Amino acid sequence: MEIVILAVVIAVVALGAISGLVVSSRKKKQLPPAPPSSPSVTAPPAEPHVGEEAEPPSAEPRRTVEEVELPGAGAPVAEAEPEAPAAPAEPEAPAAPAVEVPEPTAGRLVRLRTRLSRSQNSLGKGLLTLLSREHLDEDTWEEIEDTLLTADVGVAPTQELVERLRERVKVLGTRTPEELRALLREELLTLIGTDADRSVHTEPGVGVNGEEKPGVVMVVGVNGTGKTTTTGKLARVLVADGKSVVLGAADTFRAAAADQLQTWGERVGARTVRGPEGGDPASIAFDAVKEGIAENADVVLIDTAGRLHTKTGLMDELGKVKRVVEKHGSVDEVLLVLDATTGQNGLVQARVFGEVVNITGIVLTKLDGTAKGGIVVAVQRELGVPVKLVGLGEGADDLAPFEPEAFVDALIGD
Ligand SMILES: Nc1nc2c(ncn2[C@@H]2O[C@H](COP(=O)(O)OP(=O)(O)OP(=O)(O)O)[C@@H](O)[C@H]2O)c(=O)[nH]1
Repeated sequence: MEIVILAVVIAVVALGAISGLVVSSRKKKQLPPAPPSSPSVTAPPAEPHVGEEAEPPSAEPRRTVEEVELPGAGAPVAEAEPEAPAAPAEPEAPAAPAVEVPEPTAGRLVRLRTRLSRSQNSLGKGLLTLLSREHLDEDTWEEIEDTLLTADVGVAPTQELVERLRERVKVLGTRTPEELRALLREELLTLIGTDADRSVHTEPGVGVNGEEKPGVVMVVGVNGTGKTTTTGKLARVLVADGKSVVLGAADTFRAAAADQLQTWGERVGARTVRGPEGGDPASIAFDAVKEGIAENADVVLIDTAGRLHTKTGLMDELGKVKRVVEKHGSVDEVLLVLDATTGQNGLVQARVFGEVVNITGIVLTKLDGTAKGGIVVAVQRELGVPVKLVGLGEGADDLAPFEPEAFVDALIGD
């Protein structure tokens, strides 16, 4: 009897073991969720990377962006995830894109004043030292003139300034350092101008069909001056001021430009409209404004490709981008980005760009890397258009509204 019971127990245990093995092997087979038949979805499931253009993305029709996920940043639109059939699905963290809150823009130039130290040393302090000499003879005045010219103030403004200084110093007689500083401050301010409208116009307007249209800003300039960076920084400035922004990546020449812009946008929650590499910039710009109107955005910022002012074909293309955008309504601001370190060269660029698209404001970038702060004066004279923003570094919040008083104070020191 016992033998029979033992035999039964062994049989039961053996059966159990066999069925257990089968189940676990089935489970193992289920584990890798075999990618189901979704052939054309290009987005890789977990961590796609920007710029992975290795294989052509299956000739998709041109789509407005937002699906390209960036390293380290979640995609702004969460539903774009293709995954579906995975079995017991763990509660996936929604990977909220950490949208940054940029610093307010008020007083930025004051905060960034030390970045102007190179200009400060050669222009402001240089002038003060020379003016403080006991005898202001011809040689000293020549040195003053040279200092201004070296700082790229330009010939005509330099002569004007020297003349006025000579006159006022004569009237002043003996000079204390405070008097000299005040005098120089006043004259530099006169040269730069304090009553120009330096605000970037982004007010909404009325579109061609009577609908509300976002403020439209185009950013133009030659290669490498900092257009994309400036567009990104400007988006932050606007977001900091409480505006919603759509970015148009109309720089289709430089492969990384759209990715770069999109990264800037994602950091502050701004959508980027982009097209295929080498695509038609005018149609991307057009789509960006269309998107801006559709989503009721406050401002659309359009980054354009860098182009040499000497290439007429490219300059014509820029004119076309603007005209096409204007089919929606007015372009409210055309910002010319000039690299302050290129000095007088920038003036020629300014002139030609001004002829093709009506420049309404100048952004002087890389002022942190040059002793030639005087270019502010020269370029305004050349174009008759005010400097509205200055770039003082590569940091995200290193773009400052241009304030003449703060600028001059930074140049000559307190
Ligand atoms: N130091 C400094 N660097 C800047 C400033 N603005 C832009 N840059 C740098 O200049 C370089 C070029 O900037 P981009 O924005 O890529 O220039 P871009 O005009 O869009 O270039 P293209 O599309 O090739 O014409 C980048 O390394 C920026 O970080 C600034 O104010 N100061």
